[in-house]
Amino acid sequence: MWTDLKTKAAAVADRHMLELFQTDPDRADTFSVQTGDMRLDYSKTNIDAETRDQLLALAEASTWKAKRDAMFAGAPINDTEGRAVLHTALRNLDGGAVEVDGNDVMPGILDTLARMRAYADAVRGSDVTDVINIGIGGSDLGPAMAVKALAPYHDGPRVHFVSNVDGAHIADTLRGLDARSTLVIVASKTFTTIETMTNARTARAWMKDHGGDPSAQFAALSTNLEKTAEFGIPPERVFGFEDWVGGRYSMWGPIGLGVMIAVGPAAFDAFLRGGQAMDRHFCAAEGVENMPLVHALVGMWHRQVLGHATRAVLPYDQRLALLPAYFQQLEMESNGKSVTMDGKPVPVETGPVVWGAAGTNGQHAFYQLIHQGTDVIPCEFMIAAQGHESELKHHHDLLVANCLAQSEALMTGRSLDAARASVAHKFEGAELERQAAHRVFPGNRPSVTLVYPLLDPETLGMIVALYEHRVFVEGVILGINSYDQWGVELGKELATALQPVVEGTVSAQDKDGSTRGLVDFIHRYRD
Ligand SMILES: O=P(O)(O)OC[C@H]1O[C@](O)(CO)[C@@H](O)[C@@H]1O
Repeated sequence: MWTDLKTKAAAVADRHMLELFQTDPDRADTFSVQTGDMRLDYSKTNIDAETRDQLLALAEASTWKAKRDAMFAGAPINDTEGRAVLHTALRNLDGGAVEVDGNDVMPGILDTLARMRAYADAVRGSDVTDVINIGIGGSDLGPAMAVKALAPYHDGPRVHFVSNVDGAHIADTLRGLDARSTLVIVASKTFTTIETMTNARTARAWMKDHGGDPSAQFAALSTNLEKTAEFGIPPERVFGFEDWVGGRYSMWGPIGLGVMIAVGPAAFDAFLRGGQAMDRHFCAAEGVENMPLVHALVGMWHRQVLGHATRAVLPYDQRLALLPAYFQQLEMESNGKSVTMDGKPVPVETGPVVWGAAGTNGQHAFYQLIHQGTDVIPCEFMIAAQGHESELKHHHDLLVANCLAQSEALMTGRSLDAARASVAHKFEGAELERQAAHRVFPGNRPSVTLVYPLLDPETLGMIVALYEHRVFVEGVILGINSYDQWGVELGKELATALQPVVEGTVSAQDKDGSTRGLVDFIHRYRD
């Protein structure tokens, strides 16, 4: 099937996507998919009806529907760790029972959610002015992204995020905070992550030294209740979850406590309902009507068939500035794999490099390469029909115009003739040719655009769940396990072994020449 798709790609390589609009006047509609008030337009790609059918057949052959149903039903689809994958249960607010090993997990989830709501309300009604979420990876990126995204709904205490083990991060965060009115949330699925535990201990010492009371002002979000107790956090301030929630999928549950404290339980519920709405759509919509499925297939056309190595996520929303980093972990930790479920090499490329930044800022930084560089970078634009700042409507109009202009420019480009015409009044002869060449835009560069009415909590929930399910479909088609992350382990082990070498208590002699040289250099410059 990959071969057929690659043959098709070669056959249409020289076709300009504008031709597709000429032959199909309804293309914008027939190559868009809608759920609720959200629309994903993928008409600005080189996918035609035949290609789309081929891609759908690829999905069908992967038995993605049966695998989707198995995931939602709590089967242990993360089979290198022997775990179910049930972040969807965290937002299954009024759905039915979900069983893992014959036990319904919903009562436990709803009970923890009720405890979170009561605790968040208590914190919001107290003298707490600042909350620090200490966590990293999935215990940081999601909540940090969501707190920023939902700023218009933020009516609780300030929420700060400390993730990096670099002492600068916690030092800069603590500076200026009042230890007596600060709550520290230690967010760690395992409660063993070295960065998080180091930062948590530093925060505890700071609180003690500055008149706070760590025994009352620390809460924990974790699956490891033994370790939270060892750290000294009493059970009433521990919000537990199960190992069938992957770190990068965890903000729907206790890891979202910082978000709930910021925006309140009602807005957090709306966020969960958005995720649940996308789940229901993903489970019910067929073929081209299914947004996560279509989004995955469009991405695979660009990555696995056309070979584009990266994908840019470009939200035209300042409040979604952290979304590219969040999607980076979601996509790259999930699908950055090289072997299939049975341990054999994957026959095609796996996950793309995901990167990006909020528009319009990116336009003034890296869009030059996107428009005129030698690599094609499929772009994923996102834009709300309206902003929250109704008094600044002219800003939003400009933002929308910029977003649409970029995808238009990528598609239409500018021919050599048009480039010549644009500078013909200034240059002539060879100089005209030289100047015109710099002003050519190849065009025919693909993008998709996600549009929605307003970035509210429900919409954010839909966006996140859309991308989660897209990653799932990609993983199923590739035949890989999207829910483990063995690739991060080696570095962790070596860092632990290197710590005493850096401290100078163990010699570097067993290390490779480069590492030895670097350690020597660093030692020369230490007190
Ligand atoms: O929540 P924890 O257990 O501290 O883990 C943090 C992050 O570390 C990772 O395991 C990667 O090292 C991520 O998957 C996870 O989100």
